[in-house]
Amino acid sequence: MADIFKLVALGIVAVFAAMGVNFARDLAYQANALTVLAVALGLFVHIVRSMGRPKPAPETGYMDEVIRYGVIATALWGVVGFLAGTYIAFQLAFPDLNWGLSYTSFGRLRPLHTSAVIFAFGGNALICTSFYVVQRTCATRLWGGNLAWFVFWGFQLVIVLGATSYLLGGSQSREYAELAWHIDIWLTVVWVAYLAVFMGTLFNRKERHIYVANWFYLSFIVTVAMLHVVNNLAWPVSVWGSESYSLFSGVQDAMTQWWYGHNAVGFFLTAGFLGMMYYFVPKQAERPVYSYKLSIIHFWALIFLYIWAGPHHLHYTALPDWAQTLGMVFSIMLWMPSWGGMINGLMTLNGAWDKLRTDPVIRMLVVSVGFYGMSTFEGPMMSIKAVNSLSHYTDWTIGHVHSGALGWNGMITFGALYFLVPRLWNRARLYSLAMVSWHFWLATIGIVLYASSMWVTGIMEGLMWREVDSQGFLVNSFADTVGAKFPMYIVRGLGGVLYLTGAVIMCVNLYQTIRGRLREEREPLAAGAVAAE
Ligand code: HEM
Ligand code: HEM
Ligand SMILES: [Cu+2]
Repeated sequence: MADIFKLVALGIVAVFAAMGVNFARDLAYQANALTVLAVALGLFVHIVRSMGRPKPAPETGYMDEVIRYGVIATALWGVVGFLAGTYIAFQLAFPDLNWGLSYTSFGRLRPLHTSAVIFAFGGNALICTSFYVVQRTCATRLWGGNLAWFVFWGFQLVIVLGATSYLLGGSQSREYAELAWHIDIWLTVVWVAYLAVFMGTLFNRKERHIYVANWFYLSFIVTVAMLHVVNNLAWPVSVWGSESYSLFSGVQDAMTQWWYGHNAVGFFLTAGFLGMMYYFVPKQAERPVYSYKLSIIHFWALIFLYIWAGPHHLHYTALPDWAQTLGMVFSIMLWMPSWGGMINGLMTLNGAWDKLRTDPVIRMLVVSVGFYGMSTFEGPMMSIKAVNSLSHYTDWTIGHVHSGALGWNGMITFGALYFLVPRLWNRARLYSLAMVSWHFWLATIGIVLYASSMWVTGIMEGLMWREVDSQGFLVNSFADTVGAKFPMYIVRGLGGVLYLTGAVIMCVNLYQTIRGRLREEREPLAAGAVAAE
């Protein structure tokens, strides 16, 4: 019976998608409609063919297959996103790489990069690790049967629709929320399903206590739902086109955008990843969390303070002065709960510091937490209006972003993947720890090149823009600053190449691990062995 309903629903979707292909007002929408049509027809045929066949007995135990898919998706999207990042980094140094085509222009590849790394790489990492963690810490199977599969595939569809749309010129021009209105609606459906799976599993838990990692994951899922819906309130120009108009205007629109943008950092790139930290760092170090009390205090302080700090993105704009000051003050206060998290992560290694020498996976996790501490010191400092008057609009911001993104989000995800793959595929250990070491050093040097080159260009261009002669005239033209940055843009690009190379090495290592290969190494089992769970 359920199959009939599914077929009817898919049939309706297919008809609408076919109409979309026909009536589309823009190429991006047409490509999206075509994709949806193909997916709906594919699923339709799949269901028809499997009808009447005996259904396999429902599985019990942890639901791990969807997590295996998530791990693979994370690694692959990571490489795609880093490749796009490296490419646009070289575009900024060599504009010829735009090829004179709209499809390959910086303006379209940049949102492709940001969405690929934040949502495809980071999002898949968060979804698959949260599914892993919530089952283990609640001692129960994921709630909702195949709903977890719907979340996984639904999210991949969002990514594919978004990527094709950006390349073909569909964008609503809101940073980190470029998705056109129709993809936003689909993402909302997927996200509500994600919330249902997570909450359902929490309700079914066999443990009385809800482990702190789940609090962080839950706050991430709930807040992102709220941010996404409010920031994307918009009225489409036509149901058959990508274009829409925001319900907000002027400075309210800007504030809504940065309330979203800042809290996307706070809840997507921070709270969710702290959930990851609170599970994988203690597990890999085989030590309890340093202070459970601290974890609870900094959780509540963090989620309370983050929400107010958005105006630091709008210093010296038309936003009322009091709101800018409010954003600044809350940002400075944010330093404390952020470092609460860092201290808790680092101090969990108390008594296990020697592992830094022997276990490259722990090294990755520790460096990640270190970068988290660094970027959450830099951020509050950049929120101070006097500092921001220098840093804003410069590459300093870009450097800040990437020490958080490459250092904290990237490294902790790599650590989690190295932890998960041998366990999910029942392997004794990773294929090669030496390759993890290589990945670690390539990524770390890559980040250092990226961050330091951006500090140099950022502060340099900020100072050059300010420089006035004795008559009060500006000394430098904008083009002067662009020219002066050229050598550092090469350094940043090389940093990207190193970071990308490390990620490719990781993919090879994970692939060989999945195939069950073990590389002969001098001290193979010292650290990477999977402890009996
Ligand atoms: C190989 C690694 C990477 C390279 C080479 C790279 C390069 C770049 C470049 C060139 C830009 C545009 C900067 C500009 O407009 O001046 C950019 C923007 C951005 N990237 Fe990356 N990226 C990398 C990895 C990542 C990762 C892993 C993340 C997140 C998890 C990330 C998040 C962002 C964000 C949020 C922006 C927009 C920054 C802003 O508007 O202030 N990137 N990246
Ligand atoms: C206490 C924590 C933090 C504070 C107070 C903070 C503050 C700031 C400030 C003041 C800016 C510059 C705004 C501007 O001049 O336009 C900024 C930009 C940014 N930060 Fe942070 N930051 C923090 C942590 C982080 C972390 C951990 C990450 C990444 C994982 C991150 C990602 C970003 C991004 C993506 C932007 C660029 C936004 C854009 O213009 O596109 N921040 N942050
Ligand atoms: Cu912010």
